[in-house]
Amino acid sequence: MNISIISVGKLKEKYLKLGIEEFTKRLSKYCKLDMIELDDEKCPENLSEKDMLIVKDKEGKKILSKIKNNSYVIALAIDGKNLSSEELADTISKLGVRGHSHITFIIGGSLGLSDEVLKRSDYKLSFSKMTFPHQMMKLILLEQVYRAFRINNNEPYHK
Ligand SMILES: C[S@@+](CC[C@H](N)C(=O)[O-])C[C@H]1O[C@@H](n2cnc3c(N)ncnc32)[C@H](O)[C@@H]1O
Repeated sequence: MNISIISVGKLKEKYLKLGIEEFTKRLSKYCKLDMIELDDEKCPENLSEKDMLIVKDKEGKKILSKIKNNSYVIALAIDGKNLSSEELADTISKLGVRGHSHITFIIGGSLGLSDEVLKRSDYKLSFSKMTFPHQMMKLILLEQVYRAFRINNNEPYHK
């Protein structure tokens, strides 16, 4: 299975970098992982609604240019659907069975994802109604994808 994670904004915090490196290493046993980090657009505090849409749209276009044609796309969105870890594992497993050898997860920037990106997505996944910073979201996502592969391989993992 090939997994891509496209995210907007640079990873700055050292403690998150270390966690991400750790799960990247662990995941290398189960899948080919490609992490694409895109530059975010400048976003001052006092942007108008119209300018915010322009920022999201520009970031969205960059995201869309990185999605492979045949990839199954899972957008991370607060108002998406909740899955248990077992359900995410099952989703990944079923996609493999149905011949989807490539899954792309997308994490938006500080303003979220554009409508165009959400339209291209096959699934909108929420990790709760809470808002997480994009860098932390990447670490949480990697841990859950790792957990999913452990579940699918009937391998032990702390509860
Ligand atoms: C700082 S958040 C953006 C918040 C923005 N106001 C919004 O409504 O999307 C950055 C990105 O992290 C991801 N994210 C943050 N919290 C999430 C959650 N609870 N579930 C799923 N994705 C989340 C989303 O991809 C989001 O675009």
